Amino acid sequence: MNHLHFGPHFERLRLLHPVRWRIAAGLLCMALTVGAQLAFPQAIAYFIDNVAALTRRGVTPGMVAAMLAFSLLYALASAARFYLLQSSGHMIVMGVRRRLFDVVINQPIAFFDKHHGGELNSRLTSDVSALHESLTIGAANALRSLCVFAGGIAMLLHLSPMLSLPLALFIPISLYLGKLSGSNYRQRARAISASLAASGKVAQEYFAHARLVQAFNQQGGAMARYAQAMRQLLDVSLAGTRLLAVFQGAQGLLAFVALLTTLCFGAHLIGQGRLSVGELTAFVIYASMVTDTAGAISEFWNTWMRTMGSTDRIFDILRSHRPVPDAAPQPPLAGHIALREVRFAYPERTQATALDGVSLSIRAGEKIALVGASGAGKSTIASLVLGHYQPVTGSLHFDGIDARVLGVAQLRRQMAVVEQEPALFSGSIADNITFAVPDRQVTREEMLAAARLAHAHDFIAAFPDGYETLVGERGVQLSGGQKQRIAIARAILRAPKILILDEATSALDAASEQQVQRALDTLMQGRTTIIIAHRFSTIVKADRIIVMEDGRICQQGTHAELLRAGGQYARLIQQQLSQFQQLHDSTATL
Ligand SMILES: Nc1ncnc2c1ncn2[C@@H]1O[C@H](COP(=O)(O)OP(=O)(O)OP(=O)(O)O)[C@@H](O)[C@H]1O
Repeated sequence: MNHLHFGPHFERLRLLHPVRWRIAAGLLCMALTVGAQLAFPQAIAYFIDNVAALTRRGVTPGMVAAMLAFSLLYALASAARFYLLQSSGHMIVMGVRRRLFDVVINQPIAFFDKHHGGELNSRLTSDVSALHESLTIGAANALRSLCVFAGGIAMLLHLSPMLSLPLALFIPISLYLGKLSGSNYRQRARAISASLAASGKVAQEYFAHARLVQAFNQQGGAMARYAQAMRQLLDVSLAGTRLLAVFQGAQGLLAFVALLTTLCFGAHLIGQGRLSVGELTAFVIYASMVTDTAGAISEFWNTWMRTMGSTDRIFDILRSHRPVPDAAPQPPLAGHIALREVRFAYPERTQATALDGVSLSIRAGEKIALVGASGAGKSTIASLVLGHYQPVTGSLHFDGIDARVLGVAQLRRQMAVVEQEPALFSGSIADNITFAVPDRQVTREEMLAAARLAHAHDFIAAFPDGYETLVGERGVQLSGGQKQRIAIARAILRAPKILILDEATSALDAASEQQVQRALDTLMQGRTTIIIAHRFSTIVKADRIIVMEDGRICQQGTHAELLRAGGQYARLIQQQLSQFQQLHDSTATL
């Protein structure tokens, strides 16, 4: 019984701490109800053994009043117990969900490479629900059972130690059976929760890409994959249920045999004049209470083990949270960035080098364009600058200070990113623009100014609800160019020193393109900008072009310098130009 063995149990029980007083009050009410429950068979025994005297005297108003008061108290205590313990469970579960969300949303990006949204959502919902079930109904019932069990045994011994002997044999067997099936069940519960998460992932993926599924007429294929995930879930669930069924049957058999033995032995004791009929009645009621509660305690053990199994992963995640100490505050950055001999491989693909000794110095206010074939490492550089991953070797410096000294939170406060396909959250356009500045109140004038600079004001104002127009999943659908301009307004409002632009590969129509370009030009003014560039127009305008190949910088310079030098850049431009030429020729022949 070492610490390691009990650790996981205590870890879960510690969750009760914030609601300890509520639970204490609930337990007090429970003690009252258990006391009443235990007194009841004694009252029956008294009635049976004194039935002649009671019939003679009749029931007095005092007795009726006492019985009524007792019943009322019992009812009140039961209701209070139920409410106090159940509400404690709800509060604990809410707390766990909040903590889990907080820990997950603060995880390094590598965590999200490994865990998908559907799986994490399943942890938050179904796994935490298991905790709810066992911490509310389960724990309260188990505790009540435990009290009735202990009280019942005391009463049995008090009534007839002799008659208690056969029960002393059955009860340990029943408890042992419970422990055995509980430990097995824990393993299965882990498998059930993993299958549930896997099927959740399948469903979420297909729902999220419903347009693509329907466009390729793949509903049948999607259904087949989901059905396969469900079959796996059913298999593991049924295996668990079979185990419980065997256990329940064995428990029932044991309880019956115990009761029959008690009755036979009890009748024998009455014959010898060592027990009254009332006492045997009370004894049988106590015995059935004890066997029932022994069953309930074992059953709770199963539920608890299931909870342990399905919440193992929750606690793995919660334990993985290592609070990062706040870095010492530094004056605002000027915006100089330096990568020194950076080598990097993604944690999920440690064998493949994504950056292979990259050294790069970007002056404050300089605009650099990263170009190169797909997979060359352009986005990886942006991810490292944003602090999503740490270099395996080498280092990153901002204004000459090591990024590790500055800390990601401090660095990111001075950065903004405009993604290739900007994500909008469910909410109003105003919410989406001010999303990037959560730590202070943004005035409406500031927001309007940012939207104007981003050339987004006119189209937003044209909506009947203006800035209050709802976007996101249930809201108005916006075009790619409109989303980009909202994202640009968001970045302008943040007033960053460093800007990361992931240029959209898909072309917008000429008018939108021009508006987005003008918005970007405003955004980039006076800011160190790293552009993951795809368009010729952007590349040509950059102060410096960095050409990447297989995780290395193979060339750098201005457009003119690189063209003169020939090599990789000249080839890339040649490719773009020949594509453009083909397009031009085919339009000319139309
Ligand atoms: N999250 C990730 N996990 C594992 N490997 C990754 C991840 N992201 C990118 N890679 C790999 O790292 C290498 C560099 O990818 P990166 O995204 O930086 O290329 P890129 O130049 O930005 O390409 P593109 O222009 O297509 O976006 C590629 O081999 C890619 O497969």
